[in-house]
Amino acid sequence: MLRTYRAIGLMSGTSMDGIDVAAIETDGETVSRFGPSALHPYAENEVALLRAAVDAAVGLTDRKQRPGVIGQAERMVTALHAGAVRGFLDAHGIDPASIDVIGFHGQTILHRPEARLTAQIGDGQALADETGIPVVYDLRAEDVAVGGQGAPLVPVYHRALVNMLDRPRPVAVLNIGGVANVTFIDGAGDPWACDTGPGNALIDDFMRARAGASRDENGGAGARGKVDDGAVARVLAHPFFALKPPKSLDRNAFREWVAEQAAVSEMKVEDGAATLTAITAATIAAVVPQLPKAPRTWIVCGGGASNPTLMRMLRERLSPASVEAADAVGWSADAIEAQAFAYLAVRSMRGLPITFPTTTGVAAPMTGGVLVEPRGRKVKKSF
Ligand SMILES: Nc1ncnc2c1ncn2[C@@H]1O[C@H](COP(=O)(O)OP(=O)(O)OP(=O)(O)O)[C@@H](O)[C@H]1O
Ligand SMILES: CC(=O)N[C@H]1[C@@H]2OC[C@@H](O2)[C@@H](O)[C@@H]1O[C@H](C)C(=O)O
Repeated sequence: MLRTYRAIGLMSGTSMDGIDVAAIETDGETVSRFGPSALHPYAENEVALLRAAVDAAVGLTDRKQRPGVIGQAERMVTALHAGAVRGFLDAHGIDPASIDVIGFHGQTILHRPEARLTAQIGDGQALADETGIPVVYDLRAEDVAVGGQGAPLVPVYHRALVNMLDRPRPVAVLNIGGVANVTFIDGAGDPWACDTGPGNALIDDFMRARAGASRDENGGAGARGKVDDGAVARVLAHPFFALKPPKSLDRNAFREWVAEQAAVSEMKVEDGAATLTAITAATIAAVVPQLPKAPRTWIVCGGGASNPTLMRMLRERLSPASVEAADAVGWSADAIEAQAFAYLAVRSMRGLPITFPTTTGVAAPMTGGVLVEPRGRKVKKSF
């Protein structure tokens, strides 16, 4: 039997709401125990620095460059992650020596796989030194370097979760973060996956600009507004939605297209929120014809599962399939991505594949990630 590892995963997603932290026990195949999880929220000034780094990264041609504000943001990201780990261990009375590895995603500041460029800021070595725990980081780089999409990475973890669940297949696991992505699981083969389009990013940006709020709390504004169906149809005409998987997106990929096609800035706040929520639901539903079969079960995770207006619109568009929030099937919607990076770190240590031809478009299943030990010593992957 394979050894079980205690791993912590850290994810700072595209919506920049904070650092998700979660602990699991796994051998890299099955999950034997789900530990605690937490969100370490970013303060407004921290979000501002992250946004500045994303803006500054537009012109980067080398993923290792850290000019100006990007370097500043990276130091902050590393320090905040180290603080988040310490706080998490303290809060749950976990001895750092009992943790085998940390899976560290970092913050994506640039993702242009077509140019073989993806950049996640966060210094894995410094995090290992700060916490005294081995760290696996830079999990997207190898995939992108050989021509893969570098995202999504979570599907192999979704497969592990679905294998523990009794639901009619095919099952689609939908993650609605800043961007939305789906994993399709039918038989025992490799998972299928792709990004579907915008997640919460359009709604969040609109609420920030128009209502001074970071999101449409519980879908309240969207529930009161009227959907502009013409705007939804115009947005769906973008060629991305007709592309076959694998395909992945930058968080801001649709910002201008939606602004032009949907003209939400001219709408009342409620109507704009309703229309953007409908656009998000419609672009997710548009992936169904691109999948090998229509899923019978959808399980929704990520922050979007907490928006009841979005969930209602998804149910309408995905019917007759069942649409359940991840929490309703016993998973922790908010913790799945962080758990996934814990799982991916263990797979990386064991040299198991983390991406597949059907998830990122690589030629053959491949592993990824860089393992570093505390005190600056790079170690061989010999687990
Ligand atoms: N109660 C709520 N009401 C409305 N929206 C919510 C609620 N809770 C979370 N969200 C949405 O979920 C978002 C956060 O989602 P999540 O943490 O899954 O994103 P992420 O992990 O940062 O992104 P990604 O998966 O793209 O990297 C928030 O920005 C918000 O839009
Ligand atoms: C490049 C990057 O950071 N992509 C994120 C983003 O946020 C959601 C979607 O776009 C997904 O492709 C990915 O994250 C998840 C965790 C993944 O790789 O599975």
